[in-house]
Amino acid sequence: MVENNKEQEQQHLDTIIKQISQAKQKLQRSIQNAQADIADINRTFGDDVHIGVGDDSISMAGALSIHQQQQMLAERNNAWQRSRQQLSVLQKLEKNPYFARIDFRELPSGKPETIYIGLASFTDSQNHFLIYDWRAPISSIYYDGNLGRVTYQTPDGEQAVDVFLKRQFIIEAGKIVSLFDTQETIGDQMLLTALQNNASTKMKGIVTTIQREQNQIIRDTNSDLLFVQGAAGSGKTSAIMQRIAYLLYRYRKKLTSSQVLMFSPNMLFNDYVSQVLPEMGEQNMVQMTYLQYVARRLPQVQVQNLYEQFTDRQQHNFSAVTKLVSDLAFFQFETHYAQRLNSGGVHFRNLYFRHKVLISRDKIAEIYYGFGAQYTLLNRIDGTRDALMKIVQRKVSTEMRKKWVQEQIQNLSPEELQQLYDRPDQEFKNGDEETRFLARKLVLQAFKPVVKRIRHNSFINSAATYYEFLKLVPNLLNLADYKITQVDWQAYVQRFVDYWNQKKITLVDVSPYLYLYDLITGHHGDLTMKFVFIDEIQDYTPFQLAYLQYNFPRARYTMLGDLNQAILTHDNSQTLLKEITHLFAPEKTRVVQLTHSYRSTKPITEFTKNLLTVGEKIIPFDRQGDLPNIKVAASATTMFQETTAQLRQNQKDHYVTAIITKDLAQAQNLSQRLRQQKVNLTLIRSENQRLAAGDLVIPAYLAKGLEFDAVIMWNATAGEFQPQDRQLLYTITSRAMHRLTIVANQELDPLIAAVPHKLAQWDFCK
Ligand SMILES: Nc1ncnc2c1ncn2[C@@H]1O[C@H](COP(=O)(O)OP(=O)(O)OP(=O)(O)O)[C@@H](O)[C@H]1O
Repeated sequence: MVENNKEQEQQHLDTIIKQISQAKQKLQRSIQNAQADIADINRTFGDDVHIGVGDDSISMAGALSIHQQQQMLAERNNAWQRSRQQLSVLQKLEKNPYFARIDFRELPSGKPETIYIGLASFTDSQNHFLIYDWRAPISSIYYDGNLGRVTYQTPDGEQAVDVFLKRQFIIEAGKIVSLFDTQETIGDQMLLTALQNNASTKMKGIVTTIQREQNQIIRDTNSDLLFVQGAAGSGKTSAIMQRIAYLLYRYRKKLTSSQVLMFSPNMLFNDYVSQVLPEMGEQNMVQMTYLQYVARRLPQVQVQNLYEQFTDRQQHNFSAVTKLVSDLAFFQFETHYAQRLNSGGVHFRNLYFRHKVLISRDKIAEIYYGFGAQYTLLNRIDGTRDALMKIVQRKVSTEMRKKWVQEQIQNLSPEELQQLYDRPDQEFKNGDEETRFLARKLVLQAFKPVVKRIRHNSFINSAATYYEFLKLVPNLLNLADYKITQVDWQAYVQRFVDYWNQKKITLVDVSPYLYLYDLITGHHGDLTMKFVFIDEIQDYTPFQLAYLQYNFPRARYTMLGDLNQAILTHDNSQTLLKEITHLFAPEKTRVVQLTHSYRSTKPITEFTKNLLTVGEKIIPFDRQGDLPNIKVAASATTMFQETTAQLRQNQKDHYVTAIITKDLAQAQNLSQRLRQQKVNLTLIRSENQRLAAGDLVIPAYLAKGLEFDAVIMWNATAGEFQPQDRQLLYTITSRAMHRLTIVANQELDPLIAAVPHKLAQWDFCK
């Protein structure tokens, strides 16, 4: 029966591939034609286009033909681009046209229909759909329902259908390798096949096996905040990548990839996910890290990077203060504080011209605070800018009479003179008029940097303003409520000053610092951004999230995270969700919990979830594999030898290994030792690197969001990790897909030792 089906399906597949191939050839011809057209236009107009050399102007006929040519070229170019995109889609479809078939009948009285679902739509010459895009409304019945009555959303509302066949295909190079008829949403067999694959340096798409709970996330179009909490490996990142592809399809005339922004945990991760959208025929969204986002606004100052942030947290100096400054309450407090700035507290800088004070900071303060009490901060800054511009304008005529101007005029070369004139043949009544003209030009030119500083609000001394704010905090807030002493607070403020003097700022300070500046200047952020995605949300503070929302006020947010993996902000991770939901209307907020974990084999997931105490519910996917192996070595040398032996074993089994260390220092140290032993591994020491293929040594904070065939957790020795590092241990171990090894020297870390013994294979190595 199955064989029979397979034969019939192969015949159907062959006819579809034939049609795709014909469409491809047609498209190739039209691309060639478009190319020829473009060359033609260039040739035809080439001679006509005449740019006058003598008088430096463009002849009318020339201007017209340039315009015509540009227009025609743009049209042809667009057509050419579109065709090229279509061609790349067809090339993909030709190899693998679809992955599912659904037979159904529209209720109440439709006729039976059969549809095929693939990576993109494909129609015949009469516009009949031979393949439906996986994102088309009808395709959702493949992901959402079982057999029988299923509903799906159409542009005109809900439609019910009766589904009587769901068939899945694995097709390779135009041949059906296997097919399954399934009762459930997506048959486990297909998912198992997908999950057994080896890890790669680039994340793969999951359209053929999207799970029902993931589909809810992908197709959500109602929420302003979609908050997804999911265990390690539950497909959060996969789901957002598919969601972006879905949104680009669903809003295809209204949404471009430049209006979708993704904040990712580090740049290594950007590289990791960079292929998912292009493989689905879409362009990548804008991607950056929070650090990049804030650092861009402070080019003169060095914002603490991921590594410094991680080691800073480990030192734990200011945990109570950090908690306060990172809190949503502090964001609101700062918003409130800004009102006070209407009557004092903003500091200014002198405006200099030719190394002398042109407008003093006192004068600027006098202007700024000279406006009436009814002025808002925004009116105040606008008014101050106008007033400063007027002062500069008034200074032009006095400046024109200064000696330096006269000297410059006398020293002007003929070329420089030409550049100052409005026209080459400019005439003047007399020498005086010419001198006045030139003097004005020179002074205006010299004032340009001052004007720029005024326009950019550089006359505000934001560091001093922020410093005063910090100093006032103890008078306005009861620090004892936050378990902070005066001494702690002062030390914190002093650190800000010390850092600032070295042109540095911590990641904790940078958001409140920028926010205060934005409140003063009325900086509104980006109104065009429509969707903002934040991955690994647990590493953000509520303050940062509120600040992002302030910066992208019109966007809808998808936030994804695993509160069990908060390696940078674990103090407040559990309250994070509660705090974030305050930022959005409850009826526009949706919280989705992903409970199934797909990345790792069942034994690995069972083990890692036992590292957590208050873990969210985690259900392992039933994929078999070895128990995690814990090797407690008798000495540091043995630990190293066991590591290299395991590495070789993994290589033999065709598993790519990542050795994950607690921090960068250990990673560097280990990789050096390995190199001495001629073991070939890439050390990932910075997020600016690319993820190389092959075995790696990588510190934990850079392994976020990534996955590897095999993981060796290096040096899980008692005393290396702190009790608060539980989540870090979970992040490290949950990176493993197929094999997990943990090595320790003499005594194992107590958090790992507390996992039930039967969940691992224990070796004590001499
Ligand atoms: N529906 C699915 N079909 C096939 N593979 C899936 C599916 N969902 C998840 N996976 C696979 O599971 C692995 C983990 O997915 P992903 O990295 O998206 O999870 P995550 O929740 O972001 O994990 P973490 O929080 O640990 O970084 C990936 O290899 C992904 O391809």
